[in-house]
Amino acid sequence: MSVIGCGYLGAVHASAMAELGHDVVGIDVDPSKIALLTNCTPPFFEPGLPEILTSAMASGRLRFSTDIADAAGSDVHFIAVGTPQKPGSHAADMRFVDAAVDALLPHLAPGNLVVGKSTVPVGTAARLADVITASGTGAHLAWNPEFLREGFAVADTVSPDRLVYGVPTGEAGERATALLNEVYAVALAASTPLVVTDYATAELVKVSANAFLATKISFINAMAEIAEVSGADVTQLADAIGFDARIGRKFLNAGVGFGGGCLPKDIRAFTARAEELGRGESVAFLKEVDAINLRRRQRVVDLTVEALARPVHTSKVAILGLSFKPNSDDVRDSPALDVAVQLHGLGAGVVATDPEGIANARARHPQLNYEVSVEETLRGADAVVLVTEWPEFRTIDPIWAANLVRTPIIVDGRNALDAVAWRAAGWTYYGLGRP
Ligand SMILES: NC(=O)C1=CN([C@@H]2O[C@H](COP(=O)(O)OP(=O)(O)OC[C@H]3O[C@@H](n4cnc5c(N)ncnc54)[C@H](O)[C@@H]3O)[C@@H](O)[C@H]2O)C=CC1
Ligand SMILES: O=C(O)[C@H]1O[C@H](OP(=O)(O)OP(=O)(O)OC[C@H]2O[C@@H](n3ccc(=O)[nH]c3=O)[C@H](O)[C@@H]2O)[C@H](O)[C@@H](O)[C@@H]1O
Repeated sequence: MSVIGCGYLGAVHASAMAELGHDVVGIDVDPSKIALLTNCTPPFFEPGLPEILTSAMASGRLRFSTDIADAAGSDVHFIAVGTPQKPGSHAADMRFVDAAVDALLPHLAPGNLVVGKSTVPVGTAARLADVITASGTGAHLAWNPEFLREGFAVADTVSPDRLVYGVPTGEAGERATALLNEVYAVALAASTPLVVTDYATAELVKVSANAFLATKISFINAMAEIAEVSGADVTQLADAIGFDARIGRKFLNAGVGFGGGCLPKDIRAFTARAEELGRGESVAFLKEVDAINLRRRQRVVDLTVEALARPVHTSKVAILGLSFKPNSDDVRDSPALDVAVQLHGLGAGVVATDPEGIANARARHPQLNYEVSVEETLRGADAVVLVTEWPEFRTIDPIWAANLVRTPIIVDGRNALDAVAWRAAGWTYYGLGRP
């Protein structure tokens, strides 16, 4: 099989499929990424990926190339290229998906299956199926959305919690299902739930799942806003409502909000597509979800400025966290990096640290000061802001930290610290949605 696009999704998918016994060629237009992968070095941080990449390369079942012609001979071709937000718009930028399919067409053979994995606006698969049919190659298209989480990408790929195939009707659909069943034989043998459906449903399953998760986070963050003006504690509230099995405690962590390469751009692209389809009002609430989410970043910035004992432009602010969540080096639309940049913009002397995210953050925002060590980050700080709840930060000893800073003020943007212990160590502690 071929996997076209070897980023956070494609590199893991290619490696995991090879580990599961398939012959895989991973293809990307970025020569530096392909050089690293060929050298068994993941171009990004993902726990477990170095091990499966190395083992799959050693098995001889995995190779990488910048030449799309190397996809020829594969019977299944996964499309895993990016679908970022279009510059100046909320819609998805489909340039990369379209370019990948166009480049692939000359290398397709009768019976081949092109499998879309990228997250796309509903209607894309039907459009691309027409392109493939018109090519006269005798190939077909399926849509097989991906639900992996960064930080757990390997486990989520090998043991997904469900599989969704969007397939055409008739014999082509039956053949597509049979091919995908071979690809996912190991997961299916482990009784992974499977939904076989049409293209539009498969595409919508993906964006609605991310929209639901984003809504859940913004719901609890809206409750945090109310808690802040009423003296309630949103973390206890989340525990209490989460005991209701219909609600569930997962994704009810209030804080600086969601970021990353998917949730923010996916809810915006969903809204834009619904508007194109004349149904903008059906998902208009997602604009509110987005607005609540962005307000939380502002809240962390405002809280920090208010908490400071001196004017912001004369203060040193230590930022703990840059990646959009722990166990990832991904800083795309990261709330943590956004907070750091905003505080820098207000004149604060920002010093930021992150176990994995510094290189990506520095590439985007070279104006910030970065420190590898937590100790140097904290030294002389007038306030500390925790914005990504890495275990390394959760377990900081507040007594040790109090001896490093100039003023013991902490803004816990993830409600991740033990407020009682930090206060006992002399800190002025601020959580989000907590008294
Ligand atoms: N990152 C994640 O956790 C998940 C991502 N997705 C979706 O998967 C897609 C890819 O996302 P990421 O891997 O995060 O993006 P990414 O930006 O890390 O990777 C995309 C890769 O595609 C390559 N590319 C672009 N045009 C190409 C072409 N014509 N031919 C070959 N390669 C090309 C780029 O060089 C890049 O390496 C997006 O639609 C995203 O929404 C879905 C589930 C999880
Ligand atoms: O389409 C995608 O790319 C993926 O998007 C998310 O995965 P991911 O972006 O890796 O990260 P999540 O674990 O969902 O976290 C997203 C953001 O929400 C934040 N979050 C999460 C949970 C919570 O309770 N509160 C909260 O603020 C995280 O800090 C992070 O910034 C989905 O969880 C995946 O199922 C999906 O495949």
